[in-house]
Amino acid sequence: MTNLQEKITAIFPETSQIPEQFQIQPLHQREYLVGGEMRQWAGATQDVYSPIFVKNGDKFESILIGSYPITDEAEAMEALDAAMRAYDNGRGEWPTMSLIERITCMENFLKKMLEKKTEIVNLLMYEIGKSLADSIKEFDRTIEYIYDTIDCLKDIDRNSSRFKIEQGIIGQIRRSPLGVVLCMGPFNYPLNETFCTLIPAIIMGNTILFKPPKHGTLLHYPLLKAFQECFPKGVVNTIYGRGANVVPPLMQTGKINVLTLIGSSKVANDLKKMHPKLNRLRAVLGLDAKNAGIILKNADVELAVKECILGSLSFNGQRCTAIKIIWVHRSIAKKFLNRFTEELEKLKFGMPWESGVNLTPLPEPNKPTYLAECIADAKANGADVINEGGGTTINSFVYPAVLYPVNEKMKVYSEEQFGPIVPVVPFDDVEEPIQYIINSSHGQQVSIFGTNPDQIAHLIDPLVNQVSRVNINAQCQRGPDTFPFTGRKDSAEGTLSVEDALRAFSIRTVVATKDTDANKKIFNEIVEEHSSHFLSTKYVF
Ligand SMILES: NC(=O)C1=CN([C@@H]2O[C@H](COP(=O)(O)OP(=O)(O)OC[C@H]3O[C@@H](n4cnc5c(N)ncnc54)[C@H](OP(=O)(O)O)[C@@H]3O)[C@@H](O)[C@H]2O)C=CC1
Ligand SMILES: O=C(O)[C@H](O)COP(=O)(O)O
Repeated sequence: MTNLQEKITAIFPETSQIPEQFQIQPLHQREYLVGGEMRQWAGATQDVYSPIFVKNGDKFESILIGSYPITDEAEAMEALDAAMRAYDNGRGEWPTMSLIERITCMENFLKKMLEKKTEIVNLLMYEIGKSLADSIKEFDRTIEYIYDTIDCLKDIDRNSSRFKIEQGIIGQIRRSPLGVVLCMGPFNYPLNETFCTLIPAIIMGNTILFKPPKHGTLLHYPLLKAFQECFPKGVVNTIYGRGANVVPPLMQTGKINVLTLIGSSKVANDLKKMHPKLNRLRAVLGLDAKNAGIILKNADVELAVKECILGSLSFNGQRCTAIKIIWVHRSIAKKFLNRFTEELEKLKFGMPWESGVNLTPLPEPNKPTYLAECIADAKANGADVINEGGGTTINSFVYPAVLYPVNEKMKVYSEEQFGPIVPVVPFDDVEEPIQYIINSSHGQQVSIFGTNPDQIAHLIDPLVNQVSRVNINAQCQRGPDTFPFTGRKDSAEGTLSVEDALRAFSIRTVVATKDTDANKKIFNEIVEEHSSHFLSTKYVF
């Protein structure tokens, strides 16, 4: 066994070595929420094993951390009926409730969610292997997102003065819901990325079918009762079981008004095609990406290394916003790679609860095999693993591999590896990475590293027309959450941000009349009576 293998083997604890505050009691859940009713499931269940293995002598044993119902198609259909009843063609209690009352419900939910922080953070660590620090960050960021959503809602559309006011017409603009929203999120941010669509969809008056991701289902259970208690019956309905089994029948009914999925483009496109009335479906999608880092000849190499380490390896590269390929000018490639691998060696690997840990076990059981195939394929096509021990795999842990020189024949050149592999391509002319980005089927972000403002300025215009965010001397990232977050081509549909998401899950509607004295009197009274429905959209022109 090499030194690195020994070190990796040593990260897995014996059960008795897990610090007391991080020990976990399995959570065997049987409840699910439909139509405001907490139902008990007596059918098949899914055991959940953590990517954190424990050592038992020479053997590794996976930790069973709980189980949940595999509700089937019949339950999914009941959940759909419940959501449709609660919406009641827009006449239900929730879609007609005033914004002020909806905000109060959300504030109650927020309070209950805060009480569950420790439990949710612990489950995040165990279900997806995210470090304690990042799990706390994910929780806190989600809470902040909800606060910001409430604040933003009070302000949205305040500036409607750009509308031309027709002579003799008075009107009021409001934001109205869209109907039944099917909401699904990814395993890498199972709380935050799901809530960035779930929360705005709820608060805008829609009713919801919520299916959590398979790695990241248990951590939603502490909130099930809060959903039941804080919102009227049928506003939030939960569905468990594999997405591939329960979701297609729902789409085929044609009764889903909004599909919101943060995940892979293949799944999103397949699901959209199943909807019989595509023109009646709104899709709000955050999808895969193959973000490039471009390191120009004159770049500050130290800065580029620091940002590319963060960009490509935070949470083991399992971020949609990760830098998934690095283009480096050939003249500085050696220097960059030497420094990159030196810094990589300093990254701490271990269990998620360890302080300062960067690299942790991977939650997807098939991922180590896929990554090994990517590495083998790159080697067969002429690349080397240039860091010592790159790709070493001990059950659920994969040590990062830096591959160089990568070319277009390799999988890692175009596929989203979504894991700890760093493909590096040398270039002579900056036109090469630009052409790569133009030809890519993805279009989320790019990071340019350089010190010449003119040169960077010259690159921004073509690049910003290919991706949705250009970062200068900084890694790719989603936040701050007030920034529009989207992508071009296969990387997204619709835009998410605190404000954009409120728009994505609603439609602007108008109540108008002729500007006569009699009408004005009636209209003003209506506006007065309905003022709590509008908040900022209380305009009479
Ligand atoms: N642009 C963005 O904002 C973000 C994009 N992502 C992308 O998400 C991906 C990683 O997440 P991952 O969870 O693997 O994504 P998936 O697309 O596999 O899963 C996302 C959701 O879709 C469900 N699902 C999966 N397959 C099907 C199917 N055949 N029919 C119906 N539903 C299905 C999943 O349920 P189940 O788990 O039960 O299979 C899950 O809830 C990466 O590509 C990443 O880039 C991640 C975060 C942010
Ligand atoms: O799911 C993802 O990968 C996130 O959108 C990444 O978010 P971050 O850039 O804020 O880590």
